[in-house]
Amino acid sequence: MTSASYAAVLNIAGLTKTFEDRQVLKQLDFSVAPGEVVIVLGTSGAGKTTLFKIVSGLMEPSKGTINFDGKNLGALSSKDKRLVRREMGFIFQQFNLVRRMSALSNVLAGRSGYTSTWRVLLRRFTKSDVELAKRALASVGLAEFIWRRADSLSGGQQQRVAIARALAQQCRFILADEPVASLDPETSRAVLEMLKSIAAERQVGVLCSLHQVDLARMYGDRIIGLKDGRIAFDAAARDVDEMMIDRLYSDKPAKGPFSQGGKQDDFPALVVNNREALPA
Ligand SMILES: Nc1ncnc2c1ncn2[C@@H]1O[C@H](COP(=O)(O)OP(=O)(O)OP(=O)(O)O)[C@@H](O)[C@H]1O
Repeated sequence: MTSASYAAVLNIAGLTKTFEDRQVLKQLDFSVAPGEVVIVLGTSGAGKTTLFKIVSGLMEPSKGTINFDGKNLGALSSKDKRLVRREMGFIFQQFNLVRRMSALSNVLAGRSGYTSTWRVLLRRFTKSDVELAKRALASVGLAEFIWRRADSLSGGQQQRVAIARALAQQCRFILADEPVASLDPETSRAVLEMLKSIAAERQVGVLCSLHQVDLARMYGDRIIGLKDGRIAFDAAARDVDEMMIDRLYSDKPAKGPFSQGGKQDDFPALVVNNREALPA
């Protein structure tokens, strides 16, 4: 499957970010299809957080385009951008819940993009929104915890509240920035399992950064290796071999994309989204 052969929910083209005179993201091109889990791997400083901040709208790119459902975000008014972004769910390492509020209220916050401001301010959500939020909590196994304050839940439960919030939002895409960084191995697998089934069952596209290669292989449909701000490889998870991983995490600077077997510039079968070879 190539980037052109499916209707992507997210399409990134020529994305570049420069801080002062330093390029930290260099001409990134990739897509995420509905139902697909794409994992971003890379060393610390490779540019993952910068990429996620740009996709989430917290930061503007220096160059390039982000298309969401065929709409170029850079060409939209702030109001239209907000409308588009309410279809994106966000799951972060630090759970980003309101600690003093109940699980239910946190999930209802996911409905705020669809609710009038006065209802949000007064926390007067409609009955159907409350039902939707309860169903979302039940679907992540937290039906008994809806009234519990977020800060009294375990890390794994809090992350499930964040997933329920994305579900209640009825999002078409989830951006998950190191969602399991602070969880134990078993809970990490449970959270990623949940994200994978949501992607498949609801045809939600997921872009997720991880530091654990084994989890990336287990739960990713595709893996993007980011090195020094470039895409080093973009391949089906089953095609990512040890050599590619070793090179991704080695100290050697990235010169260009590399593929299975670690041979540089021998990549077309695996790099499904890079439109051009990167400069050496
Ligand atoms: N606001 C900024 N101003 C200048 N440089 C920045 C800024 N934000 C990030 N950088 C630099 O951009 C590069 C990429 O940082 P980023 O945080 O995206 O990496 P990362 O892959 O997310 O790392 P980690 O896995 O440690 O979170 C780093 O060299 C960082 O120092």
